[in-house]
Amino acid sequence: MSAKIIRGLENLPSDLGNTIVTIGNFDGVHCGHRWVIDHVINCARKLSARAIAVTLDPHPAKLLRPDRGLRLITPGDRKLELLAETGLDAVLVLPFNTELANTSARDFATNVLHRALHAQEVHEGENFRFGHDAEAGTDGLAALGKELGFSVHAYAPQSMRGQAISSSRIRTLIAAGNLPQARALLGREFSIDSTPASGRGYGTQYAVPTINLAPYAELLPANGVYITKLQIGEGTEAESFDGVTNIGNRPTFGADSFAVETHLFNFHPVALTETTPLRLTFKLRLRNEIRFPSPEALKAQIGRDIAKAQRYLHLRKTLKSSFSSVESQQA
Ligand SMILES: Cc1cc2nc3c(=O)[nH]c(=O)nc-3n(C[C@H](O)[C@H](O)[C@H](O)COP(=O)(O)O)c2cc1C
Ligand SMILES: Nc1ncnc2c1ncn2[C@@H]1O[C@H](COP(=O)(O)OP(=O)(O)OP(=O)(O)O)[C@@H](O)[C@H]1O
Repeated sequence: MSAKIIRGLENLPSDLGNTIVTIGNFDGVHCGHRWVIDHVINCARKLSARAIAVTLDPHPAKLLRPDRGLRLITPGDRKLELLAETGLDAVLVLPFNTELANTSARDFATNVLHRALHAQEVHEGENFRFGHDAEAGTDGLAALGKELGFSVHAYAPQSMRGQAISSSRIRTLIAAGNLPQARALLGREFSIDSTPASGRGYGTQYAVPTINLAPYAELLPANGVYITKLQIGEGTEAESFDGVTNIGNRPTFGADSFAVETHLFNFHPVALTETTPLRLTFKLRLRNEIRFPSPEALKAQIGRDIAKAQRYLHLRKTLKSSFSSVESQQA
């Protein structure tokens, strides 16, 4: 069952009971986050308590360090959707404003963890910090827990293939176009949610027909050409198409004009409006964006991109089906 999303302390149910809690930004809902969340869920089941994640909206860096221009792996709603699918009982979203930013570690522990959530246990990674100016870590939290009646479980940082799993590391990998490594740390392929935007019509005229995405303000892979999958629509109505996507300024056609545009394979007409939900999943980077001497040269290169993408997708399908047949023979 999917977790209940509760916005603001005032909306907590009065019959909440005791809770096992983890607090964090959870940008990306990556394997490290899910490691901590799985422990929270297991402990909650043993103690017949509710398993709860507390997260902040917007991400504190957006308010405290706007000059850093943080771009999120999972913008607000997508993060909540992923947290809701983990098996938690509830996700409490606290509005991150100057009042919360100025709250001391003691007041947060007293008012949020103890009084509002009746926390029995709080689970965090060892590098967790909280309170005004990130004043306290897990030791400070444990000292407050002793007074207030909750215990603290602090986990060593989880790593994968020798790489620390953290939201910032994953952002760096995605921004560099290294999608296979980002996928390993995220535990799923990187995707973005958007809606359609209209193109200039050059694609159909000179290169290949494409679907353009509406301007997207959060994290994108580096400019270049990628093998992708585009899901059009949601739920039982959704349809998915493999394809190739260009992220960039399309220098072949003159003045820079940034776009994310996808050419779909095996396309058949689908009804698209300005609000149709699109989810674009990035699989592999193929090349840099190039300024070609002519639209014909660009078109020839896109033909080679398509052929390469189709070979890759075919190979992946073949490998997947031979793995699953070996697995079913061994079962
Ligand atoms: C797979 C793919 C690769 C592309 N590669 C380049 C490129 O290297 N250089 C470039 O100038 N434009 C590239 N484009 C963008 C085309 O120029 C673009 O499709 C065209 O400008 C259409 O614009 P419109 O959607 O506004 O009509 C690529 C497009 C696709 C779908
Ligand atoms: N690799 C990990 N191993 C164990 N715990 C982790 C790991 N990554 C995050 N956590 C813990 O999950 C909780 C939520 O993490 P949060 O999103 O705030 O930080 P983060 O993923 O380390 O991000 P950043 O890289 O931006 O610091 C915190 O308790 C954090 O310590």
